[in-house]
Parts: sequence; C-alpha cells; structure tokens
Amino acid sequence: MDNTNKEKSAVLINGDALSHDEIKSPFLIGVAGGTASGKSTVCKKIMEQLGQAEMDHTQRQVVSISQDSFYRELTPAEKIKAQKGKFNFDHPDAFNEELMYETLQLILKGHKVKIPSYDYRTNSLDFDNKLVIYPADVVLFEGILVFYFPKIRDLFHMKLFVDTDSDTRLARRVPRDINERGRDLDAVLTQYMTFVKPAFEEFCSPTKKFADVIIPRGADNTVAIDLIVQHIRDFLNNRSYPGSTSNMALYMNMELCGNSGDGAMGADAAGGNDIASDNGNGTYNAIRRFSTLCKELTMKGNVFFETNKNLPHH
Ligand SMILES: Nc1ncnc2c1ncn2[C@@H]1O[C@H](COP(=O)(O)OP(=O)(O)O)[C@@H](O)[C@H]1O
Ligand SMILES: O=c1ccn([C@@H]2O[C@H](COP(=O)(O)O)[C@@H](O)[C@H]2O)c(=O)[nH]1
Repeated sequence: MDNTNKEKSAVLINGDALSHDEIKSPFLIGVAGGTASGKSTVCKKIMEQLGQAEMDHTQRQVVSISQDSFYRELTPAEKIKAQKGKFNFDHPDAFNEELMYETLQLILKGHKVKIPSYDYRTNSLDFDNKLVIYPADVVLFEGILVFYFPKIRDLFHMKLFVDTDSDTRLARRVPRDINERGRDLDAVLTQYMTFVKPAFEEFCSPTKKFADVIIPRGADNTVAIDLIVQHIRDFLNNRSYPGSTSNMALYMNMELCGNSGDGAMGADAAGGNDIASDNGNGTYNAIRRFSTLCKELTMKGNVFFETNKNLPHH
C-alpha cells in the first residue's frame, strides 16, 4: 500500500485496513422480546427475504448479531449453579454490558469485529468458534435485554419489540431447550418458573415502551416482516445513490411521524422535501406510499408504531 492509500485507511482491531471510502457506519436495529418470542426467527426471515442469508459473510449488507455472545463468563461456582439450572441468565447482571457497548460502538464506526458464539449446553462462550462481523449497512442486534441498558438502548436507530404471548413462548421454549440446548423437562420448567418468567416481567417486558415498532405474533406476522424488509430494501437502495443522505434515521422518523397521528405527515413536511430533493421523486413517492401503508397496517393490528423519541423531530 502506498502512502496516499495509507493516509486514507483505518486500521481495524484485527490489524486489517479499510480505505475511508469503504468505511460504513451501519443503521443499527435493536430487536427485543421475551425468550422464544421469535427474535432470531424474525431476524432470519428478514435476512432471507433480503437475499442476505445465502450470501458470503464478507459481502452481506445486512448482518444479525445475538446478545447471547455477550453473556459474561461465569465463575466456577456460578458454573456449578448453571449446570443445575440455578443460575439466573435472565437478569441484566448476567451480561457483560461494557463489552456489548464497546463492540456496538466499534460496529457503528464501521469496524470488523470478532465475537464468541454461545454454547447453551455448557452455559459458556465459545471462543473457538468466533463469529466475524464484517462492516455492513444494516445491523440487527437481538436479545431479551437489548433495550434494558440505557447506554446501549441509545445506540439504536430503530427499536423493534417482538411481542408473542407467554403461553406460546413457553410452549416453544420447552421443546427448543430440550432438543437444541440439551436440557431436561424438569430443569426447563424449574428455570422458567424461578428465573425466566419473573425476570421477563421485571426487566424485559417494561422495555417494550422503548420500541418504535411492536411486532405482534413474531415471525407469524408476515405483514410486519414484509414491511420491515421493504423498509430496509428502500434504505439500501437509497444509500447506494450518489449524494444520498445515507440517513435511514431521518427517513424512518419521517414515516413513523406520519403514523403518530400528530398531523406531521412526513412526506409533506420539510424533512420529506429534503429527502425528495436528495433522491428524486421515486423515493419521495415510495415514502408516501409506505406512510399510507403503515397507517392501514396499524389500524389492522399488524404492527404498532411508537413515535421514535430517539430521533430529531422536524
Ligand atoms: N412463528 C413460529 N411458529 C412456530 N415456531 C416458531 C415460530 N417462531 C419461532 N418458532 C420456534 O420457537 C423457538 C424459539 O424461536 P426463536 O426465534 O429462537 O426465539 P427467540 O430468538 O426469541 O428466543 C424456535 O425453536 C423456533 O423455531
Ligand atoms: O446458558 C444459558 C444462557 C441463556 N439461557 C436462556 O436463554 C434465554 C435467552 O435466549 P432466547 O433465545 O432469547 O430465548 C434466556 O431466557 C435464558 O434463560 C439459558 O437457559 N442458558
């Protein structure tokens, strides 16, 4: 690499270098919800519908990360408890908040990061199977408590809450934990009653109020998923235009405001015209159509919108 290129490059934590032109600051979407509500299935469907799932990891525009990679390492005494189903994995203290925050910040700065996968059978992080997260345009970060920590919550440009009723969640968790996570029925039910259910009520459920979009029925709600997919697709197309705002936050806020019933129909407001002049009438019209669609879907109970308090209002 010659000196000119060196000046234009950023060194990543693993020593790789990227030119500034390649550095992407992604749009960060948080996906919260109770255990087995369908968070990972929703993310998987989004990835599939966007044609990202079958793509090589280095080429993906959209990536999905699980909060499980940020469980903190247990002490030997805690490990013994965990093996007996007596460790509370649903309490905020079970997570490494600092590492989660620092990693998301690196991702937001366009860095490539390596995170461990999580092994539910041994209740521990698997450093031998690290996941490489390459810079992307959109990053989905899913987990039970992704909206719990204020510092982390504030990093999201958009917050989704997967809202599936607790009977359905329990009915899904039991077979999943037995078949995929190596547990027996007694242990699953004891852990659920002792820790999972009370912690959901105390720590997870109250974070629903921070969501911008609530998805009732999780992955069954194909209408809501199509809507989010279309939105990400529009963002990705919009971002690839030369001279575009590259700002999904502004784009989203305008549309969500359009649904808040405050009369601030985004496409007609000042912000809408800014975007229209940046991107041409195609995008402008798409936003208008999308706003109308969102209103109709909200009325049908497929999605619930909250005004995004995190974003600047016009
Ligand atoms: N809509 C659905 N219908 C049937 N099973 C589902 C549905 N959504 C998820 N599941 C199943 O329920 C379990 C939990 O789903 P998952 O997406 O892993 O939830 P979470 O990530 O919220 O814990 C998995 O076994 C998954 O295959
Ligand atoms: O070692 C562990 C770590 C976590 N859990 C449980 O997992 C869920 C969170 O994952 P979801 O995919 O959102 O269900 C949480 O409720 C923990 O209780 C575990 O059982 N063992």
